[in-house]
Amino acid sequence: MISTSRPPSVHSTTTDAGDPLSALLRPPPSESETDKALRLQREAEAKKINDKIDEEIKADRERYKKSKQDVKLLLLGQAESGKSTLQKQFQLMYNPTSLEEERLSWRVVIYYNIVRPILRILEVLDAYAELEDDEEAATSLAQGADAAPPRLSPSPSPSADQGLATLRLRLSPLQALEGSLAHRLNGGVAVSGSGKGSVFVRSGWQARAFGLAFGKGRERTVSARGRFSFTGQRSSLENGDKLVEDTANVLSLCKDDARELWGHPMVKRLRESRKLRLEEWAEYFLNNIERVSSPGYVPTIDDILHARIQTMGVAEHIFDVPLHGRNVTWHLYDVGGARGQRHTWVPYFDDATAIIFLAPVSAFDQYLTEDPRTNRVDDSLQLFKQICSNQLLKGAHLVLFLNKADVLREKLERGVKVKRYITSYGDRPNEADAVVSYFKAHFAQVHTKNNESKRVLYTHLTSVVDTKAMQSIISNVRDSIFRDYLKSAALV
Ligand SMILES: Nc1nc2c(ncn2[C@@H]2O[C@H](COP(=O)(O)OP(=O)(O)OP(=O)(O)O)[C@@H](O)[C@H]2O)c(=O)[nH]1
Ligand SMILES: [Mg+2]
Repeated sequence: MISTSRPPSVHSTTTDAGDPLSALLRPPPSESETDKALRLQREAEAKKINDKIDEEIKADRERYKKSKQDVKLLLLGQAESGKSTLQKQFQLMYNPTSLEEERLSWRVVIYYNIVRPILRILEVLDAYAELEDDEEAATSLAQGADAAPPRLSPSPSPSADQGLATLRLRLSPLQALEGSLAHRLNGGVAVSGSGKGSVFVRSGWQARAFGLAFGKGRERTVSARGRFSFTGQRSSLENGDKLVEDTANVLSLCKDDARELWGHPMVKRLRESRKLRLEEWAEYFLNNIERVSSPGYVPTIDDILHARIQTMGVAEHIFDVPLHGRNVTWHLYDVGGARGQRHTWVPYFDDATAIIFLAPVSAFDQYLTEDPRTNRVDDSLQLFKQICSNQLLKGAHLVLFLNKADVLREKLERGVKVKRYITSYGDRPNEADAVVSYFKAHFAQVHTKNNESKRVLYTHLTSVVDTKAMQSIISNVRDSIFRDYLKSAALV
């Protein structure tokens, strides 16, 4: 609590002859009737302002008192771990109409998510066309720095080469759109270390990007320093946005070529040999290219859950969660997980009720975009250690999501070997259950070694894009957070 002092009210009727302030405020003895009327009017206005300030202070105090009873939930984890996707699942559960209203506005992200991998495939194909000239460059472009280069035979035949050249030509209009879509999404802000082709947004991007007016809403973009820089309601977009409509038109014209490229034997071979690696969202949208590129496309909820856009700073989402017949306000903080974003988390630590830490277990064969020498699972473990041992967070309820279980299963089925990337994995079976147990044991060990306050760690194996499974996991997490919440309320 802070104590404040304000000047005494000008309406004061105290007449202490010895008080210099009272003497100053007293009307002059020669005051005319007109002057008196003016003075009284001024005093009445000043009183009105004064009363309003008093009311605001009272309301602020009430809000502060009430917000101390709110649940504050932080979603933490490295970039691409699934925090924003989990936030969408919370939104679906506790404020479903708002996600429904946003459907059209996600087109720009999804179009970017589809245009970018098509161009990436073309880049990799280009590099292989020059394979004989410069094999090394092609290998590093296709794989990033992390995988050993299995040999690939060149194009199957001259006619296949010819076919690819035609596809490349037909798909070239997408090139001009990529930059415009990225510019639209990140509002012209370039973030260093965001990786090739990444775009960052802060929440409320739909409205900022399209210059829409805002109504009242329950979402705030929170800047790195200040807590609220913006309050707005995510709104559905007008249909008339030119860039989005242009992209829709170009995509619908290129649809068959894009589908042909995606199914091309050369592309299949590059994927099988892992010389071409695409992220899970790119594969999802390319597998749905027919639907997504059709005229009049409106994203489904599943599409929105698969859409990828990096979070910048911290976004606060507010919703009510019922508890024994009353509503408790939850503040969910969705943070940017890239290394350059992590310093923005700290101001939210001191009053956090709970943390959900997301660690993507599928990422054993991936490296950080911000630091290509660091394995992603290793980064998750290091980050988890920092979170477990942070003094400001020691009272927070702790939940761990071992996420992207579906992607892990699919990778292992394709024959990707864990021990090739995590040498300590040794000769354990290359199967999902064994891999999950291995990673789970490592996270549990980090927790045990950094658990001064003896708090419990609640662990779930998740695929946060799976809405049905997430509904029951979120209910379970909500109940365990509320159990701790009620216990601590009883102690106050
Ligand atoms: N298949 C699958 N995709 C997932 C899963 N979790 C997240 N994704 C996808 O992975 C991508 C990244 O997820 P985000 O939720 O944007 O990641 P984030 O943690 O918010 O990342 P930053 O904002 O950069 O910190 C999105 O395209 C998601 O749809 C999962 O369990 N399974
Ligand atoms: Mg995010």
